[in-house]
Amino acid sequence: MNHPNDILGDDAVLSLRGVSKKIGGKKIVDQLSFDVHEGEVVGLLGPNGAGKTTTIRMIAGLIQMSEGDVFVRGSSIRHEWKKAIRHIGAIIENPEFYPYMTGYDNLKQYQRMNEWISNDRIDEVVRLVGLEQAMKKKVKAYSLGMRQRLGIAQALLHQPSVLILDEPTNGLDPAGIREMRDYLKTIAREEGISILVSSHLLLEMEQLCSRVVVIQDGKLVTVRSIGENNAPSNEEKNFVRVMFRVGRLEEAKNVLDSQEKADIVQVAEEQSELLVALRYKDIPDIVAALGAARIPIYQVTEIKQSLEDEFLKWTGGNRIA
Ligand SMILES: Nc1ncnc2c1ncn2[C@@H]1O[C@H](COP(=O)(O)OP(=O)(O)OP(=O)(O)O)[C@@H](O)[C@H]1O
Repeated sequence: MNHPNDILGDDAVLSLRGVSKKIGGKKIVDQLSFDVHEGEVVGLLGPNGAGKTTTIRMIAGLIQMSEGDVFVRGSSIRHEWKKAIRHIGAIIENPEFYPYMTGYDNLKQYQRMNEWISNDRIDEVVRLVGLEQAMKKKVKAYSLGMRQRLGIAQALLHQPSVLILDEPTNGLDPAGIREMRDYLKTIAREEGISILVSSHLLLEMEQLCSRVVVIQDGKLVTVRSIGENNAPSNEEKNFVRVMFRVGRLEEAKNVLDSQEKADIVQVAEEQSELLVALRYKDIPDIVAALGAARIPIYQVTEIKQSLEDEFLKWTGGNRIA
């Protein structure tokens, strides 16, 4: 393995390099490599059984890797565990609290084991997760969402560089999911912390993350920026899908059929629309060919594939949202 400084991007807070986990001869996680950068919220997305929990447990140093390594701020989880792990805050399973103690006393209990954590820091993390009003209540009276947020507060106490959460919205109702999403975004922004969060829900990831790392059967499928779909595909060589709304649909089809550069993907007769796959640079030629045949053109629109369409393609049709 190279020295981490040779392989880490400048601002990579967390880097996985060829991480694998073998159990009973089966590779549950297979050669995973990806980075999480400063202040980013990254989603680890995959269908049930894809290997998300196993990956997260390896990152947090809870189980050993079979191959590869994880670097946190350049320190190896394998070789410099203590140094690496202090940059990580994690909630892997449901966080355990003393139910008959108040939220505040639970955090004070944690502080007793980590004496350098200040009272001010406790107040700060409580504010970050919006539990100021609930601090004097016993944890047994907390909702699941409040317990999760108390868990996040505790994980933030030691000012980690990266927060790792395994399916933090599991079991929450829609309002709780939304609340959790808002808190996580605030935490990333205000603490400047990176967040890696796993989920099998694409929609949830699209709303929370700036990038998603998609895995299936333990393997990396793709890494995608959210919002990439909205960027213009103005690279000349790129294939795009363009919807032409035209008059005289049948004639327009014949013109396009005669063009090698364009493939008709779909015809919507009622709307008088043709969905055509072609290269970006060929759009003017196709418009000119339609114009030369005196076909009225009312609209030319690029049609983006949604991330969901893409996800279905990557994972072979396993719908996950
Ligand atoms: N200790 C183990 N022994 C044997 N197989 C295991 C073990 N831990 C996980 N697996 C298997 O490895 C695969 C990946 O499991 P993992 O829990 O990491 O997936 P996941 O993506 O988190 O799924 P889910 O969303 O269902 O929790 C599954 O097929 C699981 O059955």
